[in-house]
Amino acid sequence: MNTQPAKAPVIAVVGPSGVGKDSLMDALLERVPGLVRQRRIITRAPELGGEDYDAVTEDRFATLCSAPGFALHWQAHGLRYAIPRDIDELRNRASGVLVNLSRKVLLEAEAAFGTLIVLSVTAAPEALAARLSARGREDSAEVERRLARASTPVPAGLSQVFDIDNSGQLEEAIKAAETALMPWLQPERA
Ligand SMILES: Nc1ncnc2c1ncn2[C@@H]1O[C@H](COP(=O)(O)OP(=O)(O)O)[C@@H](O)[C@H]1O
Ligand SMILES: O=P(O)(O)OC[C@H]1O[C@H](OP(=O)(O)OP(=O)(O)O)[C@H](O)[C@@H]1O
Repeated sequence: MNTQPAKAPVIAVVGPSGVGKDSLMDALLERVPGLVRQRRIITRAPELGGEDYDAVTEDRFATLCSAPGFALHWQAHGLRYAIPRDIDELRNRASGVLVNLSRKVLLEAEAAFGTLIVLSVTAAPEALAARLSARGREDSAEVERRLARASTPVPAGLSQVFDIDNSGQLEEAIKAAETALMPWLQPERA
């Protein structure tokens, strides 16, 4: 008989650029005991701020990707992103592991992680445009490119997807996410 405790769920927060994924994850980390966030490896310059990420060069990314490999990796916005295999350690000691993923790797993520809960964050197009411009991390051409792919759908066939509307106040989106996650988070892991 397998007596190993179940690993904590991986909670993928997905949606278009500027929709509020990082803001929502920061709030959930403050409010929900036992939640942790998986740092990503990104080929983005280190000084650009926003989320806490592990900035690497293209060469370093390729080396890490070949051995021992990543749990998950993808390409978007001219950058490469990866989730390291040490996400497993977080899953053993947390009640849930938040991670920012591309919508296009969600089926692969569910196959890799088993228990995957998807928080699919949406907002009105005009809100996205205003927020991306105000954030100021990307130039206007890159903002246009990101807006053009805003309506990419979440793939069909995932087990657990919750739609979180962040068109209005962030507080409303935080409450909706907390409600969606409540049944999944085991207090004894916190
Ligand atoms: N509900 C909201 N109302 C107004 N501004 C928001 C809201 N949610 C997030 N923002 C702001 O929008 C910008 C983009 O949010 P961010 O969390 O970085 O999005 P993402 O990680 O999805 O790109 C940030 O400046 C953030 O403070
Ligand atoms: O395939 P998609 O679902 O469109 O996602 C593509 C990428 O966009 C986001 O990147 P990033 O976090 O760098 O940008 P953001 O904070 O502006 O969303 C997300 O985390 C993915 O890495």
